[in-house]
Amino acid sequence: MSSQPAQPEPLTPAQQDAAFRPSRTPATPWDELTRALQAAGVAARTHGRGPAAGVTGACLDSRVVRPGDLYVAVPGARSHGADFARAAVEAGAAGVLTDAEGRARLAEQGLDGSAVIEVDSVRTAAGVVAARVYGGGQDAGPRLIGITGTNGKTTTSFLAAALLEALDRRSGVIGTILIRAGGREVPSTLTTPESTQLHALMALMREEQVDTAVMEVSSHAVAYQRIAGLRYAVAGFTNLTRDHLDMHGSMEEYFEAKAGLFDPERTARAVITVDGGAGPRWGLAMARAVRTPVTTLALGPAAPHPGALAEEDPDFRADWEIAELVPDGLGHRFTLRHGATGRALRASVGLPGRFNVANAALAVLLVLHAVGEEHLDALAAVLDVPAGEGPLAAAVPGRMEVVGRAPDAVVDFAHNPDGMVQALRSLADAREAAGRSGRTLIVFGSAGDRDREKRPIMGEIAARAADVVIVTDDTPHTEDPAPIRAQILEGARAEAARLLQAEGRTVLVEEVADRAEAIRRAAELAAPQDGILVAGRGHETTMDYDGELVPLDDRQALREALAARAAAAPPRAADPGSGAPRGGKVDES
Ligand SMILES: CC(=O)N[C@H]1[C@@H](OP(=O)(O)OP(=O)(O)OC[C@H]2O[C@@H](n3ccc(=O)[nH]c3=O)[C@H](O)[C@@H]2O)O[C@H](CO)[C@@H](O)[C@@H]1O[C@H](C)C(=O)N[C@@H](C)C(=O)N[C@H](CCC(=O)O)C(=O)O
Ligand SMILES: Nc1ncnc2c1ncn2[C@@H]1O[C@H](COP(=O)(O)OP(=O)(O)OP(=O)(O)O)[C@@H](O)[C@H]1O
Repeated sequence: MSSQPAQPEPLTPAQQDAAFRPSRTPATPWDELTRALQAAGVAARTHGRGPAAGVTGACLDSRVVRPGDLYVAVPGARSHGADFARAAVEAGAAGVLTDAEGRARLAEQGLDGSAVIEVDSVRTAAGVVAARVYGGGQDAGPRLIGITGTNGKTTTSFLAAALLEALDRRSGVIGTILIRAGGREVPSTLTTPESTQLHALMALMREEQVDTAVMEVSSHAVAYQRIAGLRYAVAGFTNLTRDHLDMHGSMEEYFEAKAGLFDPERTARAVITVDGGAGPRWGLAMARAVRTPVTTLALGPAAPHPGALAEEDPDFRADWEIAELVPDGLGHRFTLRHGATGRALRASVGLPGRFNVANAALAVLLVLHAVGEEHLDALAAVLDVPAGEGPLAAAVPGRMEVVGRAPDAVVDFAHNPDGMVQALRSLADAREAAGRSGRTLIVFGSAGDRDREKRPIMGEIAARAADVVIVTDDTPHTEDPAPIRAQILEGARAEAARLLQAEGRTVLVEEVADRAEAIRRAAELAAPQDGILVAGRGHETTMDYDGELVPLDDRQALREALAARAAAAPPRAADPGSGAPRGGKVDES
């Protein structure tokens, strides 16, 4: 397994937890915690003598406990947090929040004298208690924007934060790539952190005088109650397509998990994209299911399936609709129109792909509702700037990130079927608009310990849209990577065979286990007029091979491969036949 030079070590859980905490947390008296639970309608029973000094923090992991913390012992999929209570107490935990089973486990370890708050649902109670410990409350601030959906959360959140800054609002970001609280920034480990960490972060953001924070909300976060005790001024929905079925079981359950964000108790206003993803089915269902006030967004010419909304429901009129869409450089210029007033917002987004117009439009509406509709003119003014300028020109790390031209080389985080369809189509559209006519090469794999059924589907999508498909490793976690590649290859080869039969089109399918090697292979095979997409890992910089973290940044690997290619051979003239594979394990189907 080849790798790049060592990069900065990822933060340890303790370092990351420390980075989330405010500089000072006043002690909360023990009794106040049960009072907060009662006020939130959560039944709680206390045992043992509460700590005289009160509680000065809260956490869900024994390994990051600080003296004075409340240790929140949740029943997990693999173990019960109470099994680690001794380590938590030894680290200085002031008390334990757990359920009846947790309390029994404490007794088994001789910890029955500890101060315990017992509840039925530990995760729900954790959010309420953490809000109290860290001084949060309904209106404590910062103002919160939530974003959920299968794809587009990170991009939308970066664009929304850039818009807030353009409006002179100090912004915070919580998501897959990083956590930013005003001037402080740390890389993320989860998309949405645990509730105890989120409430600590809210306190940190108040210290940093953050006005509005933009938060990605994964379906895991809703299902695991990580967002308990938070209230969103506005929350947005991008789309729902196949992913995470390992956790949710069915699309209906996945939908319900996402819909949980839009509970009126939790979110004051919803902005729902009705026709993103695979079509209007789930977006319309979301707009209809939501019980909090809703603003709807229809994507018009930027929809992945233009016209599908009118077919699905001819009478449906969205509150806002994308009215015009014009390619502009690699990105687009667009107009967002309000149906009731006719008010039009003109904007330009720099990222390639029509789906990034959808993300940008959602970001605009989320920011509008967060800052207040009375600021519409100010928002219109920061949006209406020449192409390549303004807040929506911002690049997002590893999201349709262009790392080379001739061949066009793009790194994208697409790691589920719809993400791949969108990324491949965007690359093709942008290249067509720029008059580039070569082949498309794709390098990708699929992460281990995650939804297995999507693997052959992704193989099939790649073979349908690309001319050269190089299947490699994604981060395997604890799975053997070879069968993962085999499952993807099965889909790719079947589709390649079908295409040869039906259309006489040849797709090269190749397997290169080592990802850096696979990227070099693509650079070697590509002609200058071709386009390369390296999909699935985006901004990520390490791959987890059963606990061994191997450094690999796709963007750096692709840049280096292109540089090596340029150094090895003078640029080749446009030649449709060039780039034929030289050696290697290749299927010509
Ligand atoms: C599948 C999943 O989400 N699992 C989450 C779940 O783990 P679990 O139920 O298996 O917990 P467990 O290992 O049984 O441990 C039980 C408890 O003991 C604690 N513990 C454990 C060991 C120890 O030494 N000390 C200790 O205190 C754990 O912190 C936990 O609170 O509860 C843990 C603690 O609350 C989470 O950290 C863990 O997230 C893991 C790390 C994870 O990888 N989650 C991913 C899948 C995730 O949430 N992803 C979404 C984004 C998905 C996407 O859109 O792509 C995200 O929001 O990041
Ligand atoms: N609105 C969209 N519709 C469909 N695909 C999209 C959309 N936005 C982004 N994508 C694709 O999905 C990939 C991930 O985008 P992004 O990181 O913004 O989404 P995400 O929801 O944060 O994903 P994750 O939760 O997995 O981190 C992109 O690299 C792109 O290929």
